[in-house]
Amino acid sequence: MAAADQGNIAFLGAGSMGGAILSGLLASGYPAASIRATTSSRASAEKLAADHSIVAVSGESNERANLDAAEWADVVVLGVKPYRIVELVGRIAPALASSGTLVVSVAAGITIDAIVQAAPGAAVVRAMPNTPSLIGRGMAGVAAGGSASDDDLEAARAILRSVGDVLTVDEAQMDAVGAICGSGPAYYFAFTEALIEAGKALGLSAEDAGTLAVRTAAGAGALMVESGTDPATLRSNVTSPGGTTEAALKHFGPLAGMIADATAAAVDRSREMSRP
Ligand SMILES: NC(=O)C1=CN([C@@H]2O[C@H](COP(=O)(O)OP(=O)(O)OC[C@H]3O[C@@H](n4cnc5c(N)ncnc54)[C@H](OP(=O)(O)O)[C@@H]3O)[C@@H](O)[C@H]2O)C=CC1
Ligand SMILES: O=C(O)[C@@H]1CCC=N1
Repeated sequence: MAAADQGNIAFLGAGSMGGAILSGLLASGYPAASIRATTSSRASAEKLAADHSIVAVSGESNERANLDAAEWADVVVLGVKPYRIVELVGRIAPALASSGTLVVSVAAGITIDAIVQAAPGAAVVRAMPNTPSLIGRGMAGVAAGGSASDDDLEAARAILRSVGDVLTVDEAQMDAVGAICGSGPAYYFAFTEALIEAGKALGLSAEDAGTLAVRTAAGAGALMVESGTDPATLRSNVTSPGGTTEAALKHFGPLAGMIADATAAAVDRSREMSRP
């Protein structure tokens, strides 16, 4: 579903995450003429322009690239690495001051306060999306800063809704949202990698193990979403008493603790990154 018209949207940084939202928005029908991107390198900008028929400019070829894009935009999506956010926002601050431009940051661990300090008065929505946004199956948490209006929050939600689902949370919960949904796809990919390796060790070809593991992940994910049945019940439906699944799941004893430790580490890292 294309986002209702949010005007001109500039992606400052369009790599794995910014690029996924940008591609997903275009695929949803958002007009290419209303989307621009900036990158660090000329090669990345040229590839974005060629792939998507959008204006994409690199800092390498034009040192005003970010400022020009921010001046053009109604919504600026900050898609650079967290450690670059404050400097970038400081540079585009003149384009944000009292212009009504909405800033949507997807950076892990960077607080709304840190962004507002770099651009006083800016309307900021902090978001934590994930890369399945690329195919319209994203999941994002969003939180609005004090200077963002209800309309600003709704505009950010509409952009992210066109590439997946959106949950509004308090900013204090954003580190946890990142640990579950921002990083989450990597956990499922890592699990699938391990399942493929296990399949190979059991004598399947790499190709067959890959097909079986990936399609099973896709089917299980879709079943969780589309059946409306909770994951515990779905697991139980697969697990015949005394059967093969039960024999396998007995070895998953430490999984819950492992996932709790892993997500706690992600939250700790996110909090560390929020310290100046
Ligand atoms: N990857 C993910 O799954 C998720 C990432 N995030 C957040 O998204 C943000 C980006 O991460 P990710 O997409 O993984 O990183 P990438 O390295 O893939 O992308 C970073 C992008 O920023 C560009 N860039 C670097 N410096 C500048 C600059 N000064 N001006 C304009 N563009 C610049 C890069 O250009 P070039 O290609 O030329 O280097 C690239 O397009 C991070 O803040 C991260 O926390 C949030 C949720 C999930
Ligand atoms: O690993 C990271 O820092 C980013 C944020 C969430 C997912 N990837």
